[in-house]
Amino acid sequence: GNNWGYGKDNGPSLWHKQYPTAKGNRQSPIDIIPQQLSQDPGLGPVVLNYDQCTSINISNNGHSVVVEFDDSDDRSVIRGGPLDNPYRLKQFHFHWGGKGCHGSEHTVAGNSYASELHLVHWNAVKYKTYGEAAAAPDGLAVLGIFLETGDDHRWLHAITDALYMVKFKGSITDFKGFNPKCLLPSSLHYWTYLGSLTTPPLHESVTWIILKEPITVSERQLGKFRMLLSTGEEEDQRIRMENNFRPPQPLKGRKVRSSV
Ligand SMILES: NS(=O)(=O)c1ccc(S(=O)(=O)NCc2cccs2)s1
Ligand SMILES: [Zn+2]
Repeated sequence: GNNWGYGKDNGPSLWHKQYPTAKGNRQSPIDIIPQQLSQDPGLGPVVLNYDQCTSINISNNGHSVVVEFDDSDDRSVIRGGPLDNPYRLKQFHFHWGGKGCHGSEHTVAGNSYASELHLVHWNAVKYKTYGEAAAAPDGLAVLGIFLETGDDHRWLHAITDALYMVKFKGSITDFKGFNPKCLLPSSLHYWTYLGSLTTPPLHESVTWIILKEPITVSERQLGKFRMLLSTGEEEDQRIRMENNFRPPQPLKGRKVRSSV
């Protein structure tokens, strides 16, 4: 069923009833404790080949705002780092808080950021479809980027200016010519660990690559995300889309590695 959400009666603490994987051994997000990490010289740099990427649309799925890409060939991939294959960019989306409070999913030494951007990639070398990859232990690679508040982000405007077009759950509109390279911080130093999707179906199929350096966006820009609704145009009740983040999950003995 798809009635899960982030509210009191359908939120993360209840997801396990319908998605038992919620209590699995490689759940995400996690709290990253940098001083407990070993730097792994065997970990090379991650390489992002996004120059030929083709964005298609932007949509509101009731849980986040999603920009989808053409993933019919290897035109935009992430490779290197902990990955044995190139993984194709499929979509990116965000998680954020309520006014003034934090909304990232991963935390760093117990501290959360205002928001977190996820770029979702899948292993098209080993799997025929995204859905098949999303259920396989080495099927997905998600690049996580923290957002902190400060000055305006010059390129995020392209996204925040389109949000009014996808205010309601189920709305979708064209969104062509957007290259997410403009949302990357200057350093690609990262932490990596084996985890899961942070929303139902919570498949334990994600190699997480979390960039250490956050990007800066303004409170005004973040405020536009909070204008989005998790309810459809036809519904009487209007529920704002905010605090759409899952809290950190037990590490259960997993190793988190750090790029040098
Ligand atoms: N926050 S996150 O990056 O861990 C994601 C959560 C859900 C994502 S998805 O919509 O891309 N796939 C979800 C699937 C649907 C059907 C089979 S898998 S990505
Ligand atoms: Zn996400």
